[in-house]
Amino acid sequence: MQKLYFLGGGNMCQAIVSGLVKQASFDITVIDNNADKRAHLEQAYGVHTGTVVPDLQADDVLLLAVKPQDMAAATAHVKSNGALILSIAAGLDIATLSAMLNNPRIIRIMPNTPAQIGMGVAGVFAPASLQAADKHIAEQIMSAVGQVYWLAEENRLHAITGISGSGPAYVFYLMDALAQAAQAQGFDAATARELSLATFKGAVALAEQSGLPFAQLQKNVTSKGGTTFAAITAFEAAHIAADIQAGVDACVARSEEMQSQLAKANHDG
Ligand SMILES: NC(=O)C1=CN([C@@H]2O[C@H](COP(=O)(O)OP(=O)(O)OC[C@H]3O[C@@H](n4cnc5c(N)ncnc54)[C@H](O)[C@@H]3O)[C@@H](O)[C@H]2O)C=CC1
Ligand SMILES: O=C(O)[C@@H]1CCC=N1
Repeated sequence: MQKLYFLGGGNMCQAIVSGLVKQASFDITVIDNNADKRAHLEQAYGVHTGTVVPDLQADDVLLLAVKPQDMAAATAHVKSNGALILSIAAGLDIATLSAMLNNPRIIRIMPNTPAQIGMGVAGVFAPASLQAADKHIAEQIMSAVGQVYWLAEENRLHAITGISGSGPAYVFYLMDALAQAAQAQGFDAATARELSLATFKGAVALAEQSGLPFAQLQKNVTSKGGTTFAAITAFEAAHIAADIQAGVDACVARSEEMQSQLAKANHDG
């Protein structure tokens, strides 16, 4: 069975491992320097764990899942020996990772946390020099925990980070805002949470099942001069849609900035 090592056993690693162990297609080992994380991973998913990446072989796979700023230290002693490298780290480009690992066989992935429940979205980019078999491995791993979107250029990873990578946080932000508004209307905290959750859940399912454009679905709730109309008018006056666009733009810009900073730090350092 093909050996798959994760470097970093935190949130995203656990999300991916939880889906992948159901497939039984890889022999999985998670490397993490935190003993509690290792114990949890062994117990919850039955994977091997360790503290050091062993010297790899060309048909092994290493998935990098430490924080971007920890990557240089975490990979300092890794001997990848031409193994396939998959990286989910935000803001670390292939040129920088390739120099760190002395290995150009790298695929970048931008996943998101709903991978924890098999409903993730992952943007994936592989350089043209990589074999179809390598791309197939990335596809196999990420499709175990959600949908996979192949990107034609590496710099499109910034855009996918701004939409689906960070996107779950925007949705939770809106859910929290609706729950807070419910509390302001006198509902207790538990009921406010339930009302917000059920409203989001119903709206998402309706959008999915009807296949209608989001704007049409919104219009279907909005009677001219009625109650929803009052809310939407207030949202428009507050430029909420433009603010969401500004948030996405800030996220994309930060991804670009992080990438330049990390490339420079790793080049200089
Ligand atoms: N959380 C998210 O929504 C997303 C995260 N990412 C990327 O995924 C990566 C991991 O993020 P999370 O899982 O959220 O972080 P996390 O902090 O939950 O996990 C990182 C793990 O790395 C371990 N670690 C740190 N230094 C180490 C070393 N030298 N050797 C071995 N283990 C070491 C830590 O103990 C920790 O368990 C990051 O690069 C991030 O940019 C990408 C997309 C979404
Ligand atoms: O906030 C971050 O940097 C990571 C990358 C995408 C989602 N979380």
